[in-house]
Amino acid sequence: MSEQAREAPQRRAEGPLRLGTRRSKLAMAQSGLVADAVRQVTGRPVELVEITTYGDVSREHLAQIGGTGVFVTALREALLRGDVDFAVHSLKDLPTAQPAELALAAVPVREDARDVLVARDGLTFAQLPDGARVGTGSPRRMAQLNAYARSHGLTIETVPIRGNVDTRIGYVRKGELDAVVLAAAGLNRIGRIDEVTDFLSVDTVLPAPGQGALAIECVADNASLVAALGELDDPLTRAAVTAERSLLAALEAGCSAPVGAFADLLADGQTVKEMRLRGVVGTTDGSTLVQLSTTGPVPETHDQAMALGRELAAEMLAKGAAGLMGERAH
Ligand SMILES: NCc1[nH]cc(CCC(=O)O)c1CC(=O)O
Repeated sequence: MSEQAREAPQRRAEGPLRLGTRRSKLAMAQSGLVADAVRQVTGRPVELVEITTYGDVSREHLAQIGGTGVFVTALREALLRGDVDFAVHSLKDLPTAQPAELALAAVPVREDARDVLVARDGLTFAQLPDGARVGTGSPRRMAQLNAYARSHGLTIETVPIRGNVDTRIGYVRKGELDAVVLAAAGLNRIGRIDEVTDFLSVDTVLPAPGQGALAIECVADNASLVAALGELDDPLTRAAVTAERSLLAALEAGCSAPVGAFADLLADGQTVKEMRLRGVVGTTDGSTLVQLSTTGPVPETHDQAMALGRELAAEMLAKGAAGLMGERAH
């Protein structure tokens, strides 16, 4: 049997590429954007295949489910079974350990990485009244928002919520909460960015590692598909999120740990000089934060980006970061 004949049934070299996606409005929007881009670069039709993940059906709070990757596992299983050809994840939902059988074929240009506030009556964060009820179940957001409030002599009450974006904004519209905190990227992608009442600067609230970026994944041994999807890769976004995720991994923290990280480029005039990586770990009440940054040459390899994250993690651990993370795996 020729090489080609053996590969044909598995690889579906002809016909549409099947993109596995969750059903949520955000996932469908993200997959739709990537599907369009993949059609453009490959010239092949792309069809969306809907897949339900554990994160979509569980009634538990994410932090209680414990462990990372609840949104990701079902999509990965579909990839490994060959039910779909590629999948799109929110990079911040992706566990830091990359399975050898799967390739992170592309990290496209990052969207707005910031967290945002959707508050009643158009309020900014600084305008919230003392004792305001702010919806977020993320220990990272709780730690930084509580610290920010403290530094302004205020207290806020963070209220754990989950559910899709409609549900979360609904708590504000129904008057149950004064505000909720969400990722700008998600609101942008589903066309609801105009509901934001305050964009939280990364100087105030560091986003989750990888926030605002997408990950396009396929099986590692399909070299031609890895290469085709790789056309959508943005090397600088990849370097930034690799450094951020390396920090998270080196702190031995998961996606539900109170860790924020953001890498950006420092330019001197028109010339990009360095990459800066900032990181924060804190107690959820915001009483203690370890917040540090490091800069280095713009990483040109995966290993260089990983090294930047490890370097910052070592400095943060030396300043007591480990003692502030309640949810370490070990
Ligand atoms: N936690 C779930 C999740 N995963 C990715 C996004 C937004 C999109 C992104 O960050 O890329 C969201 C919603 C949110 O945090 O508001």
